[in-house]
Amino acid sequence: MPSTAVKLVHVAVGVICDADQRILIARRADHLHQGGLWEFPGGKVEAGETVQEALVRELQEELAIAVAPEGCQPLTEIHHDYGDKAVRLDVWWVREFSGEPQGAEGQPLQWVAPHTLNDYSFPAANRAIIDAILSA
Ligand SMILES: Nc1nc2c([nH]c(=O)n2[C@H]2C[C@H](O)[C@@H](COP(=O)(O)OP(=O)(O)OP(=O)(O)O)O2)c(=O)[nH]1
Ligand SMILES: [Mg+2]
Repeated sequence: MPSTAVKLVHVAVGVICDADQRILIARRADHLHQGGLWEFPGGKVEAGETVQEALVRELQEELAIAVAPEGCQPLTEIHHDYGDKAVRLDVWWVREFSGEPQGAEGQPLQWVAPHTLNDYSFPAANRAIIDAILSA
């Protein structure tokens, strides 16, 4: 059956901020959608999960840190159509967590000052996330 509908993916995204106000970014593996670019850690919301539950689970899986759902605050929501895939990015501040983030899936991590975020290559949807961070 012909269809022009693209898959819509709901993603929980964490802007993780440390005590020095630096932000954690991770490099997406080359084989993934938007691979090779930097991202804010996170992943798809699964059926039956709240966005906060997905965020806590993804940050545990990807970074091996423990985040309490109540330690996260909403930052912004971005809708973006990549053509092959449309995403709804539910973006949250994460300022309280325990453990030191590690690239649990082998992904490079970097702590960066907010004003240097524009020096890194991100997926197109992240333009609006970075704007929201810089105007917060
Ligand atoms: N995590 C994350 N995803 C982003 C960002 N910007 C952006 O366009 N995306 C897109 C890329 C992907 O199409 C989608 C996230 O999917 P994902 O591959 O990270 O999902 P996931 O962690 O659940 O991975 P998997 O279970 O499919 O392996 O959102 C971002 O800053 N962080
Ligand atoms: Mg992910």
